[in-house]
Amino acid sequence: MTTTERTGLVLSGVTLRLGDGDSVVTALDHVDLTVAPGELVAVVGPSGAGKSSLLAVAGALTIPDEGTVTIDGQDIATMSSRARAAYRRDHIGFVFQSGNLLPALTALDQLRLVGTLSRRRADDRDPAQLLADVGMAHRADRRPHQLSGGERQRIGIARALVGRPSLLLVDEPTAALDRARSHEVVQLLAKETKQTAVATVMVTHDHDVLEHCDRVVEMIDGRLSAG
Ligand SMILES: Nc1ncnc2c1ncn2[C@@H]1O[C@H](COP(=O)(O)OP(=O)(O)OP(=O)(O)O)[C@@H](O)[C@H]1O
Repeated sequence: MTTTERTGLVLSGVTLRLGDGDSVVTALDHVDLTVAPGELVAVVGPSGAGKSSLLAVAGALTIPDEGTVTIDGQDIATMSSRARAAYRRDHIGFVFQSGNLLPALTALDQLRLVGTLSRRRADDRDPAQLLADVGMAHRADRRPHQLSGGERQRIGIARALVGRPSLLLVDEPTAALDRARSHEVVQLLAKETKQTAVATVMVTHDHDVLEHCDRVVEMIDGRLSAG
């Protein structure tokens, strides 16, 4: 699929219940959310509001009890679990709070490993060029413990982008960073989102960085509203 054929992420009437018996929690309550290709949407909200659940459902890690989740028109709930895992690997990028890099690998090898693990595709981004695109070419040979928090996060973002995903899911990317580094990392996310026409959802508690986002939505008690 070329980037011009993408339609982004559409959650429609998504309800997710967690737990069982008397302790069932409605983590997501009839959530509707559309994120267009090239759009960076921030999700804010108090602890326990359902933000992680939203990422899990959008990332095809959890199937909702009700509603549909489509990425570029493909309904991920109707896929077999094997097809869903392959879809996740090939079309969805994840960025975590602290980068989640492998301690033994250099920055460049973190990116190369993605091409080895997933069936390498001809249109994968070149690891060395991608490292340069995120401003980390000069750190290519360093291992995670030789990098700053912001540098690790840049490499985590680059790693998520190797396979040109349709959807990028980002969980608290600035939690471990100072103010200046936080702005730089979210500006990088905004730039890559535009340039690669990926639909990006970023969960954050950091209201400072919302200015770099196209849209902010707020989650409260499993419900979503314009922030
Ligand atoms: N496995 C589970 N079983 C039962 N309830 C759960 C489970 N996981 C999460 N919950 C509940 O679902 C609700 C939503 O949780 P979720 O982790 O999505 O919130 P969150 O907004 O990401 O919170 P935080 O900002 O603290 O990470 C909460 O009430 C939580 O206690």
